[in-house]
Amino acid sequence: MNNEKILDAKNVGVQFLIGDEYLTAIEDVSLTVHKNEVVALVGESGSGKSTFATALMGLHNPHQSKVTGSAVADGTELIGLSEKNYEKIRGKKIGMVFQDPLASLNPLMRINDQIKEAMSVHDVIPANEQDARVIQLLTEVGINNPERIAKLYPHELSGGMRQRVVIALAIANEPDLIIADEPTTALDVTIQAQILDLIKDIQRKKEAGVILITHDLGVVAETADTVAVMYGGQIVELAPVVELFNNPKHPYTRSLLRANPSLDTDSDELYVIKGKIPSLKDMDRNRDLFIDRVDWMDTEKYSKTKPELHEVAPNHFVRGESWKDFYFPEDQDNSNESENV
Ligand SMILES: Nc1ncnc2c1ncn2[C@@H]1O[C@H](COP(=O)(O)OP(=O)(O)OP(=O)(O)O)[C@@H](O)[C@H]1O
Repeated sequence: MNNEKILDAKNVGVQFLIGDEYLTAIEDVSLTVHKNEVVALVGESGSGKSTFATALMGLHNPHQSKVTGSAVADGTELIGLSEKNYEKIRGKKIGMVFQDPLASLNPLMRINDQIKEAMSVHDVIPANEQDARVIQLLTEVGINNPERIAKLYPHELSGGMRQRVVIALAIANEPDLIIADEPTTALDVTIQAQILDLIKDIQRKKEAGVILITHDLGVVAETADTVAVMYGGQIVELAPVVELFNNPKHPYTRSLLRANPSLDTDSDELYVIKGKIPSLKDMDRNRDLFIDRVDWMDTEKYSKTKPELHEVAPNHFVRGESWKDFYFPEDQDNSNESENV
C-alpha cells in the first residue's frame, strides 16, 4: 500500500423510495482506498455492502433513490455525476467484478468481441492493438490457450473460466480501482481460491486499489489490508486487518469472528446475538442500531445517542460510545491470565 488515495468517500448515504417514502439503506459511509490496498467490506446480507458499491458506480436509479455525500476518484467527484460522465468512468477508472459471471457477460457475443467492445468504449487501447491485447489479457488472467477461448461464447466456458473473463474485462482499460462484489460466491469451492489469488495477483501487479465485498472472513484474512465491517448500512468497525482480528471492539465484529470457527475457536455465550437485523423501515437511526441485540449491554445507558465512529487505536475506528471503551469480560480473563504467567 502507499499513501496515494484512489478513492476518498465521505459520508455516503443512499435512500431508496419504498412505497411513498425514502428509507435509508446506508448512511455516513466514509472509506478511503489507497493505491495497492485491498479494503474488504464485510457484513451479513442486507448490511449495505452492495448498495455502497453500486452508489460508487452510479448504478442506482435516480427516480427510485437518493445518493448523498462525496466520493472522489482520481480527482472526479462521483456522486451526482451525470450518466454520460459516468460512462467515461465505469470500466476505465473503476472496474467491477460481480458475483455471477454469467450475468456480467453478453450471452450473444464471443469473448473476443466483448473485451474489444469494453476497450472501444474508452479509446484507451487503439483499435489495431485490441486483438493482441485480448490475448494478453486472457493470458494475464490465467487462461490457457487464449486464442481458442477468445472465439467462444460465455455458455461454452466453466464458471471459473467465465469469472476469469469478467476479471479480464474489468482490467481491460487498466482502472486504478477494482470493485469485486462477492466475486467467488457463485463458484465451486475449489475454484474460489484460484480466483481470489488471481485478483490479489492482478492487484499487486497493477498496484490497483481493490474494494472486496465478502461475507467470508477467511477470504478477508487472506486477502485484505484493511477491513470495514458494515451493519445496518453503517460502518461499525474499520481497522487494518491484523488489528481487527486481534483486537475486535464491536460485538458485531466479534460475533462474525465467532461464526467462523476456523478463525476463532473459543466459544462464548456472550456473542450469541439475539434477534435479527431490523428492516429499513424499523431502524431508528438516532440510536445504536446493534445494542438491542446484545443481552448483556446496558441499553438504557447507551442507546440514547446517535453513535459516531471513534478512533480507539491508530487507524482503528469503532462506532458507538458503548463499544469504544467497553472492556469485554474475556479480555479481562485473558489479561489476568497473562499477568499470572
Ligand atoms: N433497489 C433497492 N430498492 C429498495 N431497497 C433496496 C434496494 N437495494 C437494496 N435495498 C435494501 O438496502 C439494504 C442493503 O442491501 P444490500 O444489498 O446493499 O446489502 P448487502 O450487504 O450487499 O447484502 P448481500 O450480501 O445480500 O448482497 C437492504 O435492506 C436491502 O433490502
